[in-house]
Amino acid sequence: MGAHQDIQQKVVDELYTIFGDSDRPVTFQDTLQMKYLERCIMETLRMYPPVPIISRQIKENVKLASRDLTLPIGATIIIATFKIHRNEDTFPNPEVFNPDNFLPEKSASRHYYAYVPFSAGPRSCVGRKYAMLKLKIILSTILRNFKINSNLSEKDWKLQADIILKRTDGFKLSLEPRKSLAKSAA
Ligand code: HEM
Repeated sequence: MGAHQDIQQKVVDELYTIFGDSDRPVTFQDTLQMKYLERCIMETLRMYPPVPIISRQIKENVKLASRDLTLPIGATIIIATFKIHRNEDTFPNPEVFNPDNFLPEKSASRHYYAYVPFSAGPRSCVGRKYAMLKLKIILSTILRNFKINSNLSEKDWKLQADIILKRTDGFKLSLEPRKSLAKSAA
């Protein structure tokens, strides 16, 4: 949000349509209306998946549907979420932060496994819905009260993929109190 002020402004506009100038706490019903903020969160999880790789040891031979190749029993395979999410066949201009990648019509035409920040299948993340809900509550509360500023652009970020993807340079942000959401909304 700090690196994309135009996008932050769109989130603030959406929050104003939901909350007006009220400082009431956020409700579950409110979170259902945060469509643009949800797209921003999904786009963040696309470009910066907190779990950048998933590995599995294969318990039986697996014949790939995509080509004439069989993965042998016992092999360890790596699913590189970070790379899958930056495949330009599925996400045009993959290096550009674009929440509209998750407009319903765009998501509908994409392969089911082209976007897997929470993994997929029976061992996928059990906290997915809770995480999305919590992120909406936390981010909307911060953005209703503060403008997020950053002097760095995305290309300056230094990423490191351990078990969790992180920024080695930390999060260099400043928060500027908003006097009112009404004055902040465009
Ligand atoms: C943005 C936040 C989150 C992301 C991106 C995320 C992502 C993932 C991924 C990719 C996996 C599969 C890992 C693997 O198989 O190697 C996973 C598994 C899991 N996650 Fe999350 N997670 C998030 C938040 C949470 C939260 C908030 C909880 C709990 C409240 C949670 C609980 C779990 C559990 C228990 C598993 C293991 C499921 C299993 O093996 O059957 N996650 N998560």
